[in-house]
Amino acid sequence: MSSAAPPAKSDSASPAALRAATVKRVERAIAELRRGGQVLVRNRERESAGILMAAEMVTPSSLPGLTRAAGSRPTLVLTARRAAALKPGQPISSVESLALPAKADPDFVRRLADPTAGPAPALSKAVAILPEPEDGLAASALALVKQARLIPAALLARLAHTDSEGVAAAARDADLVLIEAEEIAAYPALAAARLTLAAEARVPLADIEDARLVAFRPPDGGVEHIAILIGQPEAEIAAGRPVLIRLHSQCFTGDLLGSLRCDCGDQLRGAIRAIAEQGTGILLYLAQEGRDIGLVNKLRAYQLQDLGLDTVDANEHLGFDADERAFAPAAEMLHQLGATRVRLMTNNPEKVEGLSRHGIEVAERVAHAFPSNSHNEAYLKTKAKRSGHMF
Ligand SMILES: Nc1nc2c(ncn2[C@@H]2O[C@H](COP(=O)(O)OP(=O)(O)OP(=O)(O)O)[C@@H](O)[C@H]2O)c(=O)[nH]1
Ligand SMILES: [Zn+2]
Repeated sequence: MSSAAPPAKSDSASPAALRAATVKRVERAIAELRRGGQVLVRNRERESAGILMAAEMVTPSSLPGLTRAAGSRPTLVLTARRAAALKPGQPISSVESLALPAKADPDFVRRLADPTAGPAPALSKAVAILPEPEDGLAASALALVKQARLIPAALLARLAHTDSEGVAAAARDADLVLIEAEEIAAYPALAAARLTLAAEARVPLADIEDARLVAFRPPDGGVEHIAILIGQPEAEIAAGRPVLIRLHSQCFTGDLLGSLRCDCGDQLRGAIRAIAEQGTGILLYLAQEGRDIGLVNKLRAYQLQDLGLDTVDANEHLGFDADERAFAPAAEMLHQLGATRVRLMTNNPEKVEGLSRHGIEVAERVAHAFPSNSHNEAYLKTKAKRSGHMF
């Protein structure tokens, strides 16, 4: 992997080229983190820089390696959610950094970061929450690790020399991707805006033969989002009528395996049937597994739920928000399909608001609930009680 530093912003580079370069660099950084590598992050505005790696990927050699590359000992950066789980009842800010004792090994780090890795070490003088430096690096590190769909916890070692030469030398010496804090912040919106229509095909379904699949490819090498077009939504759009749609977030366990832990399988097939009955509509099958924490983290959340947490607390103990989904990709697909006025099948008020924020007019919410079973009853109750779902 090249260690090329971001080019200085010249007047000759077009905004589109700069956006493409940003997406490329963030994708490289994500790939590095997912394979256990290190990334150099710089905040030009605050003249700070540090080297980070994902806490869940730490190995015996990477801890001293990080210290060597940065010239300082790493701290463990956690989300406020995770810090609150480690230290209930304490006031916490948005991001927390923990000092690590010199003897900290990978298992010690992982148990602080991941509640499914074993009992967390108690916070003490040696493992204390540190006053957060105003350099913005911890928040950038967490945002990047989250984009990599890893447990949102990072080891971050700050550089002593943060002038351009010092940063360039650190990147060169350790062969690191160098990424700017502003690029990490800009990435989610840029990535959603650059969905490209990759392929389209007629796919007759058991419940409706007149169906077409359109695949939208994200620029980050991630899984494509799929629009399932039933009947002729184009005719509805041309006639100025709102299109019946469903936003369905991918659920490997529910959609494919028929898991009884959730209602996703029923909702998926039920939505296709409902659209088929009405004759026309669109189902967006969104690659946002586990409310966008990813399948691996969803399995961790299930493990915590088996120990007594509900679906909201389980996400938060892992360090995530209860729902990490963004609505920009769904809205972008609808814009590209021309369906900007919709009747939305959902029980989730957040989906109505999320689409509206991105310029989609939700003319009507259509309820979309199915009977519960003994395995998903508590899950559905929690959605109603804590996430505002209207059942
Ligand atoms: N993190 C997490 N995700 C879950 C859990 N159970 C189901 N999911 C995910 O939740 C998502 C459900 O998505 P949807 O059915 O589209 O959305 P919703 O918020 O329930 O809203 P509705 O439109 O009313 O169905 C899927 O991505 C599932 O994988 C859980 O316990 N934890
Ligand atoms: Zn599900």
